[in-house]
Amino acid sequence: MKKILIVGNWKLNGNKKFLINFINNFKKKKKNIYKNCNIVITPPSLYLDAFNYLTLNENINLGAQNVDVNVFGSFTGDLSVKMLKDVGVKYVILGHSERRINYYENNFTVLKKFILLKKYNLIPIICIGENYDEKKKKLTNKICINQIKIIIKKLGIKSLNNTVIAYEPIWAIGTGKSAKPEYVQNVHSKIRSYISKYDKLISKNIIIQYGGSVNEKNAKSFILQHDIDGLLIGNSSLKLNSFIKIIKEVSNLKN
Ligand SMILES: O=C(CO)COP(=O)(O)O
Repeated sequence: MKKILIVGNWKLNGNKKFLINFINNFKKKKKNIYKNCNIVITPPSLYLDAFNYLTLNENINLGAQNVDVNVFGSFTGDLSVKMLKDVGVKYVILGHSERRINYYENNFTVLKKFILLKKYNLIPIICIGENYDEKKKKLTNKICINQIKIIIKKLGIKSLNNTVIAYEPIWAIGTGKSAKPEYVQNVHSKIRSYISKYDKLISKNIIIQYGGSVNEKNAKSFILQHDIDGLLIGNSSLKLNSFIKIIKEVSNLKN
């Protein structure tokens, strides 16, 4: 039985006080919300260590928003996979559209980082998705498949074991205009059937999440779709009450 994967991506938000309040209140309110959910938070990297320390005995996983392609050396400002592992990180977001757009990351950068995560047994969350123009031109499926194809071609399908795919249409991120659940379902099923051409079991087991303006009102409608196995949540993960509500709403839907 696959657990529903709920990831809260804090992006460049929060501070020490926010972190402590969030975790303390989470501990108080979390009762019974885990049943069928796997919960991950990706705070800004500066706070990873503190987050890990404050949640040591909690059923909450730590994720990073990014990793460098180098493991050590003269790379001022970067963070390596070994450092992330050292502070308890289990998941790492790769190729988020904000990194692709603002830092010119491409599918090849994602591939290099993916290789490192696999080597160090961290779980990649590969973000894929089209922009508004591409959507209008009906290029969504092609764009999404291309974003994972490079990994399958270079490393083989088995590399997708213990990997998460997050479909985040760029036009839906932070806009308050989420994609329609049926639209997302259609994209997810195309991704799954592409993977199934290589390996049926991996295609069945791989977690494909949706992200883009998910909130407590629409979360359930996504998880009710057959091929949506989780949610990658930005803004609503910063509001603890909303985040908890989302988890409660969806946690029993796929039993
Ligand atoms: O980019 C996202 C998560 O990685 C989605 O952000 P929002 O939920 O704020 O739209």
